[in-house]
Amino acid sequence: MIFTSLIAEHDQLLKTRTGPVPFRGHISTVNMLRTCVSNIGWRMGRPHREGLRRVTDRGDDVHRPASTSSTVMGHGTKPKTIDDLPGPSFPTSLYWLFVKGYFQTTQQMQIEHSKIYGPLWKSKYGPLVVVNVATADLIEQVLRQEGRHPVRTDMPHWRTYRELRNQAHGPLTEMGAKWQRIRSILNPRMLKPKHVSSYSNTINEVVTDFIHRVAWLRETSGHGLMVHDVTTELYKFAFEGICSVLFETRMGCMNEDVPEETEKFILSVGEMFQLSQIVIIFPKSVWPYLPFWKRFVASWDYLFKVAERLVQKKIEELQEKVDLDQNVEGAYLTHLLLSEQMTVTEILGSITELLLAGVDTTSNTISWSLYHLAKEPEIQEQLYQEVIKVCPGDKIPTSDDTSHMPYLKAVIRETLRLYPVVPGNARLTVENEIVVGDHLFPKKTLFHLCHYAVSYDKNIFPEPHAFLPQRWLRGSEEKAKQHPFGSVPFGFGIRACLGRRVAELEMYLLLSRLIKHYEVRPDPTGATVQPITRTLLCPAKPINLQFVDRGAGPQESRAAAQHQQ
Ligand code: HEM
Repeated sequence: MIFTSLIAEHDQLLKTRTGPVPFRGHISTVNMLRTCVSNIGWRMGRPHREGLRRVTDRGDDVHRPASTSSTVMGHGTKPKTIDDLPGPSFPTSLYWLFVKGYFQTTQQMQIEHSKIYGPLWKSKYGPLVVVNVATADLIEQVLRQEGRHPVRTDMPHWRTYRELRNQAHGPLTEMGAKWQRIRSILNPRMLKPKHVSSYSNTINEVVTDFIHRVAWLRETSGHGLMVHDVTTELYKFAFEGICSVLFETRMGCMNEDVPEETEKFILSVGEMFQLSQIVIIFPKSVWPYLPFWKRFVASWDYLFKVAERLVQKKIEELQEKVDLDQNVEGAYLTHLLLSEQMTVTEILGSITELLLAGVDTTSNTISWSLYHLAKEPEIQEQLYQEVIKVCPGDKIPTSDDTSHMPYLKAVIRETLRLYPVVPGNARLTVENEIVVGDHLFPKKTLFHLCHYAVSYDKNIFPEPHAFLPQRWLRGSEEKAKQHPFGSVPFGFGIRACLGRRVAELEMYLLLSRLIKHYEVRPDPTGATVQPITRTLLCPAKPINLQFVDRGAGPQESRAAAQHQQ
């Protein structure tokens, strides 16, 4: 019986993980300061061979982009190499990070450095050399040459944790053919439109509860109007949302008293991301002696512990149904368990990574959307008009409805341009030497793709600092001229975001209903909030907003309540 063997495997797993945890660190030459690289925790790309011509004059495979404008190498021209690139030395990098204070605003450092060094430069972090790429053309060239198994950095701190605890890698941390196998199993029910739209009702239930929570927060602690620190509230929404999709389980995050486990899970995600960019500064050999290494490990422990409890619960539920001869159907995790393509350990590795990827990403994005909509009432009104036109009266938007809301999508698109959750992505060339611009780079070159800098390139996005959703509308003059690699917030190709479709569905349903229900107004103190980078881009301080009921509110509340029953 499948579940009996799964439970046996799970028990065995628990046994192997008890007792003292050995540290198997060893001195690594490349674990010096990698602060910029810590922003590269998330990578993108796809193997794309069109437009590339293969040359074998050096005996190796070399991919040369054939038609992009930045490529100036002609026949017989000796390519420049990494040695010819300008860029800050190791001490200069340290100076920028810790004296000039860019450690938490590395996204802004991309812009400053590209002004000084041009679109392609190298940064040194001890023995590690990173090639920074800061135009849409050059980013396209890197991504189109990434090979069959695109690789991010080796992420030694995340991988070391898994070795320590004997845990499996998930899609975020796995590499090579093993990564490809995991993605082929996880992809269909995360990315295929028919599966994703089937999560619509479940997510809408969470949205309904969030709308009620906003009302409750306003009444209890906001003098009837204000919700303080909207982002923290949205973390709860996002955790509840992803849990409902993966486990078909409600976690109680929208209750007046949020369960301790949920609060702790969300804090652990934040702490893990924050400590990631500190741990990576130090050589691996000293990690066990760092006070925050213990906290880093403890954060991961907690993430895995919660995921394990939820997986275990689902296994028991399914076993019970099988014992009672009942039909065992269900959504994401049920499908993974039933399909028997992965072991429980592998499922746990993937589920933990999906959970952690699902919390800070959508929530930060919605926070910034609301922040701008509050500041720009005309844009908010245009969105409101679109939502009530597609869903008049009590009608609750569904996945199908959002496909008739281009302005809603443009608002999210523009938010992700101004605040890309992953401000700097990366690629490590593993399969071939590649040509980028007029430079030839050897295998194992680490490219840092400066998406944040490119998102603010005024040649691609006129008035780059303005929040202008209309630039994303089909038919607009600007849209027609946009570079396809100007803003790629979910990445590109086979290593692109696994949760993209679910994230978009969550954001569309939540934002459309919040705006239908409430008029959002800014913090009357006039506070402005800037982004910082803690591996992911997030607000530097709490975003406080006022939520004013619109006329249609009570009906929608009733419809929402009925919908929930
Ligand atoms: C606004 C929301 C989100 C944004 C902007 C975003 C962005 C990204 C980006 C840029 C990457 C890197 C892609 C690459 O390396 O090529 C990524 C990877 C990933 N994302 Fe998301 N993400 C979001 C939400 C989510 C959600 C909700 C989930 C989980 C359901 C998720 C799961 C993942 C996973 C598992 C990966 C690793 C994929 C791989 O390496 O194969 N993401 N995301």
